[in-house]
Amino acid sequence: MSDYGKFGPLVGAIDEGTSSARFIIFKANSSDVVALHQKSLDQHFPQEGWVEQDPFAILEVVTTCIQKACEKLVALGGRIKDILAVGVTNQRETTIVWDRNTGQPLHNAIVWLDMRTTATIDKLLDTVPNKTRNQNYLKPLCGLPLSPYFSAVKLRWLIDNVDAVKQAMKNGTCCFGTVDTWIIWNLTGGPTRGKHVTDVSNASRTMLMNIENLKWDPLLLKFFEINKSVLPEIKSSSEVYGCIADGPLKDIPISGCLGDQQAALVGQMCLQRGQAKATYGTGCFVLYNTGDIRVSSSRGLLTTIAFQLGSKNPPVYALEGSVAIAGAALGWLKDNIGLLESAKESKELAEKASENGSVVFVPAFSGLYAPYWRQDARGVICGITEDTNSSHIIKAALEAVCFQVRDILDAMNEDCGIPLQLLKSVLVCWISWLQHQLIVLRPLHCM
Ligand SMILES: Nc1ncnc2c1ncn2[C@@H]1O[C@H](COP(=O)(O)OP(=O)(O)O)[C@@H](O)[C@H]1O
Ligand SMILES: O=P(O)(O)OC[C@H](O)CO
Repeated sequence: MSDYGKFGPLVGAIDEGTSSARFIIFKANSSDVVALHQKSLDQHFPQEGWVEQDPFAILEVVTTCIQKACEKLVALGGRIKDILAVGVTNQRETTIVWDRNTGQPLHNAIVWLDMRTTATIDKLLDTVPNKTRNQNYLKPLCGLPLSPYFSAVKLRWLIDNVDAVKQAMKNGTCCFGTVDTWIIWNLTGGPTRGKHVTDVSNASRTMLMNIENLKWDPLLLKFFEINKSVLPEIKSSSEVYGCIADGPLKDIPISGCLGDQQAALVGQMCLQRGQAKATYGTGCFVLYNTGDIRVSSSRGLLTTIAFQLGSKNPPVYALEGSVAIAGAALGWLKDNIGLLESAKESKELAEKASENGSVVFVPAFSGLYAPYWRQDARGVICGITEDTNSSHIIKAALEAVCFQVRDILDAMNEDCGIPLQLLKSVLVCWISWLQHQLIVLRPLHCM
């Protein structure tokens, strides 16, 4: 007789993204979803170019999703005790600082899209040896260019500008974490016994981890003047970090942690060198599994850790093309301009656009990421004539996502020397027809 209830053994996945969080309960060893709950998460824009989230609101959406998905599981006749383990995946780079004694955040989370550190980057570029102001100076160590995107620059800004952070640094009570770290620390007990950890994939987005030895790097810490004592312990992506301290999942181990884009690579089974995926959410991210090779891009792509499945296994690397604004362009047309009532209706409305429109939309709200890395770029809509209507603008927003992905695929093909053979996409329905037009024209197998 099986020891399990009607669904057999189960696993839970916390997915905390920029726009929403989900908790999904899967049948173990399969992609069958038994129960799921999703809740949206607000962003705040206190000044032009600033993007913040409330760390407690991040926790609240996660715990609500856990609670509701567990209720759905029970309503279906399933048993919470059959959930054997929980994994965490998260929006990357978003930076949170808190007091380890009280658990109180010392500032709102600075979201990956935030551009407030443009001046910090400028100052840091002045410190690059030989006055070269080379944006790629640290790339051999961490795989990343100097950009407001990454956590170290956001942490530097917090230390320089927020009194509570300065004080906690002095008192030795300041904790830094990306969203995975904040969630795991809180779920495993917070101030009393929370585990202050991150995984290699998230750590590889801070600009503080050496991507060869997977340790916090003294030269990087010195460059950003960051004290190692505030940083979490770096773990592999698959091991038990601790057990959940409270709530419906009490005592269940957290045994997996991956940045959301790396998790999508694993979820799409791109486990072999040469396989790639594109995932569309707030942004869009193409990751290409390069196996044990750290490909150094000359075309603006990032070298990043894809995953490390257990502390005894070597890491797998990826080349990444990051697009900051994908679904967020539709969100902007809905919330700021009022052209859409929901992002969902964009496909139908875009299909109404007559062929003779030539509107171009560059949604560079947070500068342009790969392959350009222009923090000074800003959004533009052009090609408007008296025939232009809302459908043309919506269509141009969808096309903008595809053109950005196309730029990245071209850069990847040039960097890798061989055309990409397999690209798996997590497609929201809206993008598939455009992706077909713009990408399938090339020798790519899109799934
Ligand atoms: N059907 C759709 N068509 C177009 N855009 C969509 C659709 N559904 C969601 N979006 C956009 O995708 C983003 C949300 O996707 P989600 O997977 O929740 O993102 P994240 O993982 O970044 O939290 C929002 O920016 C929203 O505007
Ligand atoms: O919120 P998403 O799904 O667009 O992902 C955000 C990325 O992890 C940022 O690097």
